[in-house]
Amino acid sequence: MPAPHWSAPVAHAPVDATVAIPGSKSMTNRALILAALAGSPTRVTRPLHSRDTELMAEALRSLGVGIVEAASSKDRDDWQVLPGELAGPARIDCGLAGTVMRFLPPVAALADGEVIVDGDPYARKRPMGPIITALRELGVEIDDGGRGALPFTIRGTGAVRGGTVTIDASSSSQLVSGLLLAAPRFDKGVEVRHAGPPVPSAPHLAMTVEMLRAVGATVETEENVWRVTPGPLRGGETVIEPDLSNAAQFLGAALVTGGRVTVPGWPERTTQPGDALRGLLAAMGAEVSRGPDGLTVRGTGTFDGLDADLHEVGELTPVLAALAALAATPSRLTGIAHLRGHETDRLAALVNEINALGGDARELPDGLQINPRPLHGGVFHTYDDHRMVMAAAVLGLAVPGVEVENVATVGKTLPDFTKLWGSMVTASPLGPA
Ligand SMILES: O=C(O)C1=C[C@@H](OP(=O)(O)O)[C@@H](O)[C@H](O)C1
Ligand SMILES: C=C(OP(=O)(O)O)C(=O)O
Repeated sequence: MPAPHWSAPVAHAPVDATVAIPGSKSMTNRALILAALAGSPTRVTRPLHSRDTELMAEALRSLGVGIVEAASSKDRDDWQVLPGELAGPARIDCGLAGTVMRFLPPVAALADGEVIVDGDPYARKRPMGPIITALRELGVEIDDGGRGALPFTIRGTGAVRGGTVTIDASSSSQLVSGLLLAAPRFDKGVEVRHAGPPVPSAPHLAMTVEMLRAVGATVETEENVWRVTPGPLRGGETVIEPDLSNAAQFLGAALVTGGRVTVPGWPERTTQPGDALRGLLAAMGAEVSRGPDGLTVRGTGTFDGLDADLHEVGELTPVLAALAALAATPSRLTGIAHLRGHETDRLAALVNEINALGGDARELPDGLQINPRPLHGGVFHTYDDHRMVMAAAVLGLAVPGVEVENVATVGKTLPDFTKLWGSMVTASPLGPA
């Protein structure tokens, strides 16, 4: 029997809360890959524990990597990663995680033996063709039945030749990141050249380069070219920052309710795309300040729509679209055609669900036009997309009767979401009605 819908709580007073956000999905999954390929153990400190990161850990374990709870980490669940000889046979479940389906196959290609890679039904629709073709050109045998998508079988020999490859990564930056992360272990390293419409998510590519360099890799970049030299990676410790993209809905709640939300531990400098929230929420009328307590967003009770190109920060779209539906003026969010290949077709999903609550959202060739209208309650479908749950929760702050279908899908990156959200809403001075 399907679980009952989650009734998104209405905020009857301005929120006034400090919300500690768990670790970054993107950093945790990069850290696990790099630690698995290193020459000595790595402690991953304050990792995210969620479906996407547990799938990554399990995938690496099935290839022979030890990933265990680190000593004296009882309160924090740090991971200790013990690199091992990579070997098949193995069967990898990517779930719906883009980071697993794009970062893991180049590592599996280094294993000796057969590795079958598959995922959730919708994962078979996410763009994979360019990385399959690239791996073949780098010397890897892959049987994908001609589909250019999951599922496929990698027949590894224990080594990957590497070399130069040209791909079209306009559908996902992860296609480049995946090739770069494993490349220090390729015999000739890699030179990835992009040819095609612009690659999205530049901050995530910067994160890949920075995290590779932090463990000793030599990486050179030019426009649309990335070069990784073969060489050893260091173990040691990697500290994971809070997931700034997962802060979006909490900070957005300050805007919707005219309240205050502080996120502790906001890094001074970061490659995370969520850092762009400071400028984006300020453009909507939020007061954004940074202090010893973290990043604080204050709303006045009314806020403007947003006219923004989100090409580099696409994963912020669902929450920004929900804010746009509640804003005082229209919004135009562009540069995000590639969101049609995310966990679901996010442009279609957002239009369907906002309009089902009485809204006026339309698809543009590369984005969304959202005109605020009075909304009413109803069932909000989530399409196995964690960020659709987060978007629904934002709408529910202001719209009574938003019933969220399959709320558990938020566990892809934030299993504690409903608890954190409930505490934030009830921490407001008057509490819920
Ligand atoms: O490398 C990463 O960790 C990510 C890159 C981005 O993917 P796309 O470039 O496919 O949008 C982002 O949307 C995703 O949530 C995480
Ligand atoms: C696009 C996202 O995830 P994935 O890593 O699965 O691509 C996301 O988290 O918004």
